[in-house]
This record gives sequence, C-alpha cells and structure tokens, in this order.
Amino acid sequence: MIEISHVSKRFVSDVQTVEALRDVSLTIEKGQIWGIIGFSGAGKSTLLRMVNALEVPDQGYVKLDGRKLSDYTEGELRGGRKRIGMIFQQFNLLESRTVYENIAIPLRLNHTPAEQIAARVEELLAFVELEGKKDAYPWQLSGGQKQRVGIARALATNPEILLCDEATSALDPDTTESILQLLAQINQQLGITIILVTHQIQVVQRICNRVAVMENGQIVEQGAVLDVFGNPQRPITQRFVRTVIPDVLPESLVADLQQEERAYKLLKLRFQGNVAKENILYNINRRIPVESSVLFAAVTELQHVVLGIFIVKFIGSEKSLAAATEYLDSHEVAWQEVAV
Ligand SMILES: Nc1ncnc2c1ncn2[C@@H]1O[C@H](COP(=O)(O)OP(=O)(O)OP(=O)(O)O)[C@@H](O)[C@H]1O
Repeated sequence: MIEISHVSKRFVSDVQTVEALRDVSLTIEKGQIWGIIGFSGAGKSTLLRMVNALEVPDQGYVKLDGRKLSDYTEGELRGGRKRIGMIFQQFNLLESRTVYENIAIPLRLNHTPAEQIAARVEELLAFVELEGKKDAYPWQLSGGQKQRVGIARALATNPEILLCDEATSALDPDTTESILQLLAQINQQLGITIILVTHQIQVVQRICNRVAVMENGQIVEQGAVLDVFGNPQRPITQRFVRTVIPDVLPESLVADLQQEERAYKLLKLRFQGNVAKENILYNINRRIPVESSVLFAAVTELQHVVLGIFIVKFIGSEKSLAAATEYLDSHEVAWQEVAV
C-alpha cells in the first residue's frame, strides 16, 4: 500500500516560487490502477516522483507498506526503488545501446549473474512481444516499440509498483491502445500496482479503476472511475469527462426548447449497471400522466459496467412530475434538473 499524506512541495528559485503540491493526500491499494489527471503544471509528475523518492516532501509524508520513505537509509532507498519501476513519455532509452543492453541495465546495476540476465531479458522480450529485436538500436524502433523496451526495462527487477509518466502521450491512438493493453496485462497477470500520470482522459477511461484529478497542486476530486466519471463534481473534472462522455444538449436543441410553450422539466438521468437495462422511461409513461422525450443520450462502458446519461424533457402537472422523480429515486436512478 502507498500512503501519501498531506504532502506539500515548493520549488524556490531566484525568479519565482512554485507551490507544486499543496496538502495532497492519496491512498493507493495493492493491485489498483490509478490515473492522475490534470493540465500541464498541475503537479502530477511531482506527485508521481514522490512515490519513488525522486522528490522529497517539504511537509507531510509518503509511506510504502506502512513505513515512511523519510525513515529509509540511502541503502534501503536503493533497495526500495527496485520495487518500483518507471516509464516515461520520451522513453529515456540509451541510444548507443541495443534493446538487449537497455533492458539489462537494472539487472547489471543489481550485479545479476550474466546467464540470469540473458534468461530474464529473453523472458521480458517475449512478454512485451519484441522477440527478434534484441540487437536493434532504439533509433531503429517505432515509438510503440521503444515504449515496450522501456516497459521491459522497468519490469526487469520484478517491481511491485509501476509508475508511468505520460507513457502514451507521444504515441498515436492505435499504438496508445496497444501500450494500454500491455499495461492492463501487467496489472492483471503480474499483480503490479500502476500509477499513471496523464492529461488524456481516454487513458483513464480505458484502463484505470481509480482516478485523482489535479489542479494547481491539489487533488480536487478522487475516487472510483465509475463514480467520478458518472457524476463529476468539479468544473475541471466535468471538462475532462465531457470529452469522453458528453452530457450537454446540442445548441440546436436548446434553441428548440426555448420555443416550447408548455411547462416542462428537463432532467439529466444517470443510469448505472443493471438499472441501465430496465425500461425506466417506459414504466414512468405507463404509470404516471407525463409526456417524456429523450433529447440526448450517451451510453458507455466503464470497468465492465454500463453507464448511461440521458437528458429527458418531461411535460406534465407538478404532481405528475413529482411522481416521476419519486419513481426515479425509488429505482436508484440519479437525476438532476438541468437549466437551459
Ligand atoms: N525541479 C523543479 N524546479 C522548479 N520548478 C519545478 C520543478 N519541477 C516542477 N516544477 C514546477 O512545479 C509545477 C508542477 O510541475 P509538474 O511537472 O509536477 O506538473 P505536471 O502536472 O506533471 O505538468 P506537465 O504535464 O507539464 O509535466 C510546475 O509549475 C513546474 O514548472
């Protein structure tokens, strides 16, 4: 378990002082995949680097399995870092070394015997599907292949945690997808905890089960991906989530609504899991004298759970509208009134 507690970090130079992290707390359980999302400069990389003690908090602490990193001796820190692998946006490979040599670096630093290194590198090359590339140099590889080498190198010492700093930001969408699949496989097959820093919400949507949203050095929202995506609270989270799960009415429909002469109520409904399979609107129309029309719908799947966002116009008496919202409550459909 990784426990980040009330961590603050300030960078002071002659020109300026930057509050990179402000009272950040986050608990990461073994086997989870966390996405840390935010715009440039939000403090994501600084937070990630706290986990392997590449940055040291000014205030607060980071604990690994119950022990504060600040209590580790230099030797223990070196040992601790072997439990944590890291991959980067620009891959950070040694250009003058072959794929084999790049992957072998952490093993050589560890004084692993040569024959064990050879066996381990072969195993890793097979795992990241780069058999046959061991004598290639980084400049002969595509971006996706370079990241696979970076991943193999990070896995060389059998880490328990993998830190990913914008690992897919330099890759095209198809290559991003294949690297994300590989990361999901690493999590599932090897049980490795993954913390992934990104500014791409699609990356979080695709493989993370937890998300923390950062803004100006603070975590402004965090939780299970399904909860945060299903009901984003903060404007920045809504902005990110909206790009993958739209939940606003198109302009033309807003214009039509402004012409509506009858009294109406506009509700945004959120269906989750099994509820999405029930025919809630049909049942409301059958039981309650209201007229309903779906103006907007978006259905997506997160963590194998269906999430549906509907914007529905209800027309009826106050009493009927109240009965309709009561029906939604009793069937655990989250709703909120939308103003246009
Ligand atoms: N070593 C450093 N010295 C001075 N300022 C720093 C240092 N590292 C980070 N910062 C500053 O701290 C703030 C947070 O940086 P950080 O790299 O953590 O943000 P980020 O969310 O990862 O953004 P990006 O995606 O652009 O890297 C930024 O304003 C950055 O300029």
